[in-house]
Formats: sequence, structure tokens, C-alpha cells
Amino acid sequence: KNLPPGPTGFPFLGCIPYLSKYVERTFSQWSKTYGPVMFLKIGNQPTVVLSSFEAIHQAFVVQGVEFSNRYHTYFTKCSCEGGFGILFLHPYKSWKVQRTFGFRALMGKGLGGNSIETRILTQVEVLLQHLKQKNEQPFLLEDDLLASVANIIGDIIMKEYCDKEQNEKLLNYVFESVKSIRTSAFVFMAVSMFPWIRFFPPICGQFNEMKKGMKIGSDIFNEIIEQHLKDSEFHEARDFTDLFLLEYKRNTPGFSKKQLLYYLKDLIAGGVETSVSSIRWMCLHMVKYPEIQKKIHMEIDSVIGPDGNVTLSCDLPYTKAFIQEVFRTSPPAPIGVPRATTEDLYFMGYFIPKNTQVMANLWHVHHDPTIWPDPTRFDPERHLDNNRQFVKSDKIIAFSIGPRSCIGESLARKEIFLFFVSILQKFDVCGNKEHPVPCMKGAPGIVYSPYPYKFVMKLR
Ligand code: HEM
Repeated sequence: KNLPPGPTGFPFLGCIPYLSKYVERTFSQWSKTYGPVMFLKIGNQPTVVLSSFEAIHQAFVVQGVEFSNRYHTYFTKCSCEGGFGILFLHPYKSWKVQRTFGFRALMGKGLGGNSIETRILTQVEVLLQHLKQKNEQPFLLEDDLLASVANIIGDIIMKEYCDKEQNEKLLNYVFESVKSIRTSAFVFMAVSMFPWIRFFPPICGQFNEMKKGMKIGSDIFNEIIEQHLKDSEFHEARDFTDLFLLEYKRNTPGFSKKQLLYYLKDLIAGGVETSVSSIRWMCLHMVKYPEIQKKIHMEIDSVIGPDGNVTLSCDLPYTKAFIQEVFRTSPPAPIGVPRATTEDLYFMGYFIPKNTQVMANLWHVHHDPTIWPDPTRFDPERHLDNNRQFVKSDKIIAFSIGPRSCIGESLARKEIFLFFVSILQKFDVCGNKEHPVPCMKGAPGIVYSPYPYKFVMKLR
């Protein structure tokens, strides 16, 4: 049927035995033999892997609607009761309505109270206080950062704060769900491909734990939704949930309480670990490249000063180039979130059947030597023009591209800029004496995160 070329796998297992821990790197290697559009089987899942900017652009932008479904498995169906929320929602028409709504709400449109920037800066201030309290002792940044980032999303979507005083249950849920993102990639893949495996140890134990966690999350979010329903008569819309419930009360199709519950869960699942891991990557690069840290300090000192206000409009071209270079070398979602084709279709001369899983190898595009000379060299300078102005690249696609790209991109970019610049304004980010040089290879998993590392933050 003129399927794209690709490696022949084993019966039943497909190409799984050939895959390394870093699947994006294996795919990248194979694309040298089979080209930018490759067909293979992962277990029993027919899969197309796209490995060039042109192929991803053609699929996700030009033929964006035909490639807009998500690939459903037993596991994904379990995690969203068959397709509620936004992450696994299709068909396109229902998804589009929810997407337009969510996109506006996350930009702060229709929300009363503080702007998104102010909401982020409030949490940045809390984090800086925590960092000061570390008294220059080595510590793991992720827990404090996680609580701050979760608080921002919590504030925007449901006016809830994930901390011990305000909502400890929510805090625990966020920590547990991030832990599960970090450690359960294997269970996720195994149950997705072979649903029967969930009955056998050791998978059954881990799978049941995950299901328990999902149930706890549902109870917490249901409570929040019911409370909002009671309060909402008396307020202007404070958050995403209030805005959604306005549509629910108007009986707008698709705006049910169950849909809201899973939407909230998806925003937490998609928005916390990805942003936290990006900021951790940036701090690790500060330790690894002190000369780059020096340049960033100098730029911040000259543009903002030691006590000036960090805002989104601060003009910091070198710092922005650095952030873009970190997105290039360490994209938090190296193969994105798998899509699926909505129908039998023709694509770049090949036939692709309906409901084929589609993975975009974003990591490969970021390391393509025809776009990035010497791609493994970490060099922020490549994103500056001759006048040392920052050049935003459309070939860095950490948030993916097209109509179904990341819904939280704008929020994440704001968070990452404000957190990173504020930390660097106040601190020297240093390594610890025991392990002065951090490991720069990330942990394989659903999100590509750094391994835990103890930083020392010295007040400047
Ligand atoms: C550095 C931070 C982030 C990165 C690198 C990232 C990356 C991605 C990628 C690659 C996708 C797949 C898009 C596609 O299929 O083409 C995605 C989807 C998604 N992201 Fe993010 N993301 C980040 C932050 C966030 C934040 C802050 C939120 C929530 C506020 C969020 C929520 C989502 C959701 C809900 C989806 C599914 C969208 C849909 O299916 O329509 N993400 N993200």
C-alpha cells in the first residue's frame, strides 16, 4: 500500500527490542537509513515517526486537521474515562471548542483580578524567599520549584494553592502525579501496548497505585468544582473554573462537570513537570558553564540592576538566546505527545492508514546539522544576530507546532523567563562540593528531566 519505509520488527513486539532508553535518539539514528517519514510497529501499534522540520510542518500545520487526533490506548482511555479533558480529546470539532476556550482563559482573557504576569511574580517572590532560607547549603531545587509552578497553575485554573496551609491534599496530588510522570513511563508503555499485562506483577501493583492516584485526584477536583458552583454567583470570574462553569450553566454543548474535571487534571499534568524541568535544565547549565552565567549576570545587572523589577518586557537578548538554546538541546518532550491520523491519507508520497500513531521527533529537528552546525555544542550565541539582538527561531519546536501544539506555551514561556531571570538577578547558581559538575544527560521518561542535583544558591 506504499507505506513509508522503516525497520522490520519482531512479531508481537515490533521494534521494541531495538529501542534504547532514549527513543528519540534511536529514531534519529534510524531516520538516517529510512528518511524523515518512517513506518514501524511499537508492540502492536502501527506508528509513523517524523524526523525533519519539513515533515512535521507538513503534517501538523499544512495537514493539521488530518493529523489532529490523539492516539488512544487502554491506558489513555483509563486516565480520561474514554476521552474527556483536552489532552486526549477528539474529534477535531469538539476539541476545537474546548481548545479555543482554554487558550483564551490561560491568556487571562475574561479573568478578573491580577494579570498572569503578576500572578507568576507573586510565586517567584515566594520561591526567592525559600532559596534565601537555604543559607547557601546544597539542596534539591525541584520540590520548591514544583510547589511554586503548581501554585501558578492552581491560581489561574481554580484559585487554589498547593501548599501545606491552603490545600495539602492538592499539594500531595501534584507531587504524586509528577512522581508518576517521572517513574512510570514503563508501566504506561507496557499497559498501553499489552493491556492484559496489568494483571501480572510487578506491573499490577504499580498500575493499581496509579489508578488510586487518579481517583484521589478526581475527588479533589470534584470538591473544588462543587465549591466553585456554590461561590460563583457572588464573583466575577476569578479563574478558569469559573469561566468554564459559566458555559456549563448556559448549557453550552461539551461543557459538562466531568469535562471540566479532566481538563483541570490535564492542565496540571501537562503544565507542572515540563516547566519545572526546563528551569532545572537552565540552572544546571549555569553550573556547567560559569562563563555563560557571568554574561547573563552582567546583562541583568546592566538592564535591570540588582533591585530593579523583573518584568516580561525586560530587554535581555543574551538571556533569551540562552533560554532558547536550552530548549534546543534539552526539549522537555523530545517526541511530543503522540497524535493519530483521523482518516486514511496520503502524505509526502506515502499512504498512511487511519488511526496510525504519529510521533514527531522534535529532538531530531533540534539536533539536525543542516539547521544547527555542530549541533551538540551548547552555544547561545547562535541565536544572536550581528547586532547581538535575539533571533527567535521557528525551527525550535519544543512546544510542537500547528493547531494542536501546546496550549500552555505562552504561560510556560512567561513562567520560565520570570523565574530564571529573577533567580539569576539575586543568586550565583553553583554546584555542590561533592559533585561540582552535574550530569547533563536527562532521565528518560515521559518528560525529559534532569537527574536530581543539589544546587548551592549564593546570594549576590
Ligand atoms: C516548557 C514547558 C512545556 C513544554 C515544552 C510543553 C510541550 C508540549 C508538547 C510538545 C505538547 C504536544 C503538542 C502536540 O501534540 O503537537 C504539549 C501539549 C499540551 N500541553 Fe504543554 N508544554 C509545556 C508547558 C505546558 C503548560 C504550562 C501547560 C498548562 C498550563 C501545558 C499543557 C498542555 C496540554 C493540555 C497539552 C495538550 C494540548 C492538546 O492536546 O490540545 N503545557 N505540550
